[in-house]
Amino acid sequence: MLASSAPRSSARMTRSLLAADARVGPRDEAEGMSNVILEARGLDKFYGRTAALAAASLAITEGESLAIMGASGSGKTTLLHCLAGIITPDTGQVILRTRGTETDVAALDERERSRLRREAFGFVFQQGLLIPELTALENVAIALMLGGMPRAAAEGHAAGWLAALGLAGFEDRRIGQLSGGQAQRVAIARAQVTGASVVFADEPTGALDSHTSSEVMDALLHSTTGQGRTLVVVTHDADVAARCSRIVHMRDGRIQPSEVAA
Ligand SMILES: Nc1ncnc2c1ncn2[C@@H]1O[C@H](COP(=O)(O)OP(=O)(O)OP(=O)(O)O)[C@@H](O)[C@H]1O
Repeated sequence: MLASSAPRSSARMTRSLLAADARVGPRDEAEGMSNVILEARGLDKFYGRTAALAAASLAITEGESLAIMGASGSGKTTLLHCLAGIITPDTGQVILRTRGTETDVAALDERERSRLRREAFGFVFQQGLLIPELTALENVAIALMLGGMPRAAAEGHAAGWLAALGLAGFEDRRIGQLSGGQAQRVAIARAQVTGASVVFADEPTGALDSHTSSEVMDALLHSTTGQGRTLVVVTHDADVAARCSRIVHMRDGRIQPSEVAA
């Protein structure tokens, strides 16, 4: 249900992203790593003299749910933002592998990264991505309308996603009229309605009590890895991390040695 309700435009998008400077190599370079969908290779990121990332490397397998944990300031959000093309590292590559092609996300210009974020990636944050003045249905549909889909079709897809996330009957509620858990399920629908291959979540349950947090993780996992998509979660919550198929720990801007990608 979820898989069929989302238009899969990432192949078209990826083809159009294959500008010469972003193309890092043919498929056979990825021999033995064919199921790695996203990879950070030696990322450095400085803010002034602060090294937020220091040679951070990580390989993410298609269909896995990966939790990134670590102390405050260890670089979790910076790594997530680099992987998702929100910011670019000072050095290193972020390799996205889809349908036989490789793209270095870090080498794309802002316009191309923006399109990548819109069409291939989805985002669920603790708060802030939903528009309070709009209804639940409009918040989800707008993601499709921004990509050019007519309103009626967009609302049809959006209604399907809300129903799949247990929100049938809540379509016309504004965000402020929903509970925290319901609002996060709207955010989960919005993150994926455009056909995201990889969903990034930064403290997706940070504002929720433990029962609601568990329900939101159920919805997040079911709608992502449960449908073959990939989920990357930054969290301080050990219970949230334990729900994921793999946990990596960051310290001082790098993935802890035991977790460094082979
Ligand atoms: N935009 C920025 N400007 C300046 N310094 C930044 C910026 N973003 C991050 N930093 C610094 O980079 C380091 C890593 O920050 P980051 O937010 O990635 O850590 P984090 O592990 O996600 O922390 P938290 O768990 O507290 O969210 C910190 O020292 C932080 O202060």
